[in-house]
Order: sequence, then C-alpha cells, then structure tokens
Amino acid sequence: MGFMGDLWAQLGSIMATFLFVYTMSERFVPPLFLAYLRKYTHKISNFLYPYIRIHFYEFTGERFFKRSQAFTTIQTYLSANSFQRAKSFKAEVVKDSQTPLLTMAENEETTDEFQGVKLWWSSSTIQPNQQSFSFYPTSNEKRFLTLTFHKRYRDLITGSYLKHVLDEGKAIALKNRQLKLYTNNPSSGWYDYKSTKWSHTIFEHPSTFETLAMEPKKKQEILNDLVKFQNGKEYYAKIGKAWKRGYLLYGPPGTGKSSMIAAMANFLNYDIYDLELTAVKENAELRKLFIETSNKSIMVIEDIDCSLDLTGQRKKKQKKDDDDTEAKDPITKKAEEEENKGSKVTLSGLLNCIDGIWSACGGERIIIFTTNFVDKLDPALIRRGRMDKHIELSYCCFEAFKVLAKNYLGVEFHELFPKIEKLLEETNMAPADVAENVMPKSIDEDVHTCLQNLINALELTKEEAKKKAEEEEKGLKVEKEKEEYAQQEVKANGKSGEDVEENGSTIE
Ligand SMILES: Nc1ncnc2c1ncn2[C@@H]1O[C@H](COP(=O)(O)OP(=O)(O)OP(=O)(O)O)[C@@H](O)[C@H]1O
Ligand SMILES: [Mg+2]
Repeated sequence: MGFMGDLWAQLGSIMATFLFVYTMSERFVPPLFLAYLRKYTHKISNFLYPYIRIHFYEFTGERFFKRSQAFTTIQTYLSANSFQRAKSFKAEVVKDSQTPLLTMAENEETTDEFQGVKLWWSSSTIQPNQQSFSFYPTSNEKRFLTLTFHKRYRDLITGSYLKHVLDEGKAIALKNRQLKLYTNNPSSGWYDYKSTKWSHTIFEHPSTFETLAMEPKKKQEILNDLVKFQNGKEYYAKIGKAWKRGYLLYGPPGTGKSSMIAAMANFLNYDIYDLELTAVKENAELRKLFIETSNKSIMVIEDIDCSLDLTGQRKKKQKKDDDDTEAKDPITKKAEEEENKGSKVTLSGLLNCIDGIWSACGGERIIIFTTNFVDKLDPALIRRGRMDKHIELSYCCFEAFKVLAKNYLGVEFHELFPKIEKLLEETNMAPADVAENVMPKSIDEDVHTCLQNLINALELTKEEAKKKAEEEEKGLKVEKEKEEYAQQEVKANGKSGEDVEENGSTIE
C-alpha cells in the first residue's frame, strides 16, 4: 500500500504540471500544433501512468437496484486471500458460529499476485451529497472495489485473472455457505434503492431425506430426480430449456410436505424463498420478486389453493363481465371494491413468472407448490412443464413407520411391528400423528410403551373411522329411502291426478 500511495502522490504532481502547461498552451499555440500536443500529452500521461483501473460497484443496474454478485464474490475471494496483506477488516460470523469471515474494511488496500503479475485491490466508499449533518453512517453509501494493474497485462487480467477470482470466490462462498430462508417484504417498503424485497434468516431445519418417512423406492426416485437436475446444466442448455424444475407436493395435512422441502434444501444446499402470495399486490410486484431471487434456490408457495383464489379467478372474471350489465346495489359494489383492494395477482401472472420469459433470469432454480387439495387446482397451473413432477405424500405406510421408529426410538425391529403393520394397512394416519404417538413423553417410557401407545392410537382411529363409515352408510340409506318414498309419492299423485282428469273429462 505504501508503494502505491507514494507512487500516486508523485504522479499526481507531475500530472498537475502537465495540465497547467496544457491549459496555458491552449491560449497561445495554433490549433494544428495543439492537436500534436494533445496526442503527445496523452502518450506521455499513458507512459507516466500505465495502469488500468476496473471498478466493481456493490449495487448495479438502473438506479442501483440490484446487488452485484461479482462484488460479493470478489469480496469473498479477497477475504480469503488478503489476510496477510491488508490491515483493516470487518468481521462477520458465518456457519455454525465458528471462525468469523473477514472482509476488507473501507479505504483499505491489498495486493494479489497472479502468474507472477502483481495487482492491487482497494475498497472505497462514495458518500452521498448530504444536506444535513449526521453523526451516524448513512444507508445510502455506495461501496466499490477497484482493481489496478499494469496495462501490459490487460489480456491476462481481464481474461484469466478475473475468471480465477470469480471461480475461487464462488467455491469459497459455497464452502462457507449458510442456507438462508427468505420471505417477501410488503411492497410498501421497497422504494429505498438499497432496501430489499426479501428478508432473510438463517435456515437451520434438521429435516433430511434420512429422517423423512416414506417408501424407500419413492424416496430414491425423488433423490435421483434432484441429482439429475443439479448436474443438468449442460443438458438443459442443450435442449434449450431454462434450468429450472417444478414440483407439486400434495397430500393430507401432516404427511411431510414442508419437511420434504426442508430436506430438499439441505440435500441440494439451496436457499429457500418462501413466497407469501397474499402479500403481493399485483403481477408486476411478483415479477420483481422473482428477479430478485438468486440461483441455487427453491421458491416455495405453500398451500397454493388457499394463497389466492387462483382457480376461480378466471371464472369469476367471466362472471363479473356477465354481471356488469346488470345494475348492482351499493353494498355489493363496496364489498367487491374491498375484495379488489387485496392481492391482484392473477393466474396468468403467476404462470408467466413460472415459465414465461421472466423465468429465464438465472438458472438452477426449483419451484415448489404444496396443497392439501390437488383437485382444486387449475390444470393450467400444474401441467407438466410447469410442475414437472407431482409427488403425493400420503398416510403412513409400514415402510415409512420403520423410518420413524428408527429415528424416534432407535429400533429397526420389535415384536410389536407385525401388529402395527396390520393396523397401518387398515387405518389412515398421517406420519405427523404416528411420529407424535411414537415419541417418548417422559424418560420412563421405553420402546415397548411407545409402540403400545401407537397401537392404542391406531386402534382408536380405526374404531372412529369404522363408526364414521357406518354413520355415513346409515345417512346414505336414509337419504335413499327418502328419495324412494318421494318417488313413490310422485307416482301415486300422478296417478290420482290422471284419475281426476279422466274423471273430470267423464263428468264433462
Ligand atoms: N413423512 C414424514 N417424515 C418424517 N416426519 C414427518 C413426516 N410427515 C410429517 N412429519 C412430522 O410431522 C410434522 C409436520 O409435518 P409437515 O409440516 O411436513 O406436514 P405438511 O404435509 O407440510 O402438513 P400441512 O399440509 O399441514 O402443511 C413435521 O415436523 C415432522 O416432524
Ligand atoms: Mg406444510
């Protein structure tokens, strides 16, 4: 840093002298001669300052909306490589609160070497023009990193070195990567350029595919699918398809849909974006949210059937058009206006984000919908190509129970297993309920007691289901009888009616 600082100070005064001479000459020297002078001034300044500088800003894009990935990656690279040379760092705690991650502090400089070539990196901040004085740092500071190198190495640096920095930075980031769980912020707070559309917290869900209770064959199939997707960069490029995949998880409550999403994130090492659709006001906002997501991520829309009236919206609109001609009373009108004030995200807006042109910004993304009622969804939403794989998570089978027994009780076999197997075949119980029944409730409960608790619960559920079925059958029987009775009455009345008519005509 000392070397560069001195060099620039000397160069500064030489440049100032040149500028002075140049300005004076503009007044007294003829234009032709001035053109020559300009050419040589440029050559001399190039000779005296033969360095190239490249700036990497923290926020890029129009109006600096988007956080630059290059900035973050370079920062990661520098934090790993400049520890010996820079003197001032900012510390940030990462994975499992082990050693903190150090990034170069503002206005700090460090050197790097690549294939025998020396380069300089510095970090700087531009303070915004402020009207009022404040003791506190402002949130509108613009940070950037500057790379300085001799122009002789232009090709080497812009070609190989920058690629090396970005690749290595990415690899380090992946190693230190801590999964994040993002949720969308209400759009009312989006308008500060630095404020983000997503808030995040550290994602530390313990669910994995080992702890997930389901048929081993089905589990393996899903794992294979995920691995194929993750390694499919070239394949997707070859077939001309955006590198993304949609999963629809459906099944009754407590069958492991959310647990499976967590297991997928842990398996793939992807962040989760939990999209709360009801907080999104319109399609344009939805698009902005999709753009702000990063690669290697899973976008989740839970309970899609409840999030929005996506299924009914098109029908409703049609109906509304029909109704428009009719006059509406003020109360109905007001209720409709209130309804429209909420989310205006439409089915086509959502479909457009999933597989329209917007989905092409970035790859390696998974989108997951969950629902308890698959039949309620619009077929357009879940057709293959959008939701490529439909996964049904169902009631607990014996294979799934064995996973739970191993996880919760540490047993792979027990004399009560055959009885449980039989009961599970005859009963519908969600894995969440099986898990709850199997879990020891106190330190005195041993494996046998826990399994017996499950058997009791299964027998109770079986009994209840039997009663319910009987009642339903009874209800159906009564309904049928009523219907038959009504039909007989109609028949009888019809006959007597005919008689009356006949009689009537005879009387006449
Ligand atoms: N297949 C499963 N394997 C392991 N644990 C499970 C499974 N299903 C449910 N559980 C347990 O039950 C709890 C609830 O499950 P989860 O939240 O994944 O269900 P869900 O299908 O998302 O339910 P909902 O439809 O109500 O959102 C989990 O915390 C987990 O402990
Ligand atoms: Mg769930």
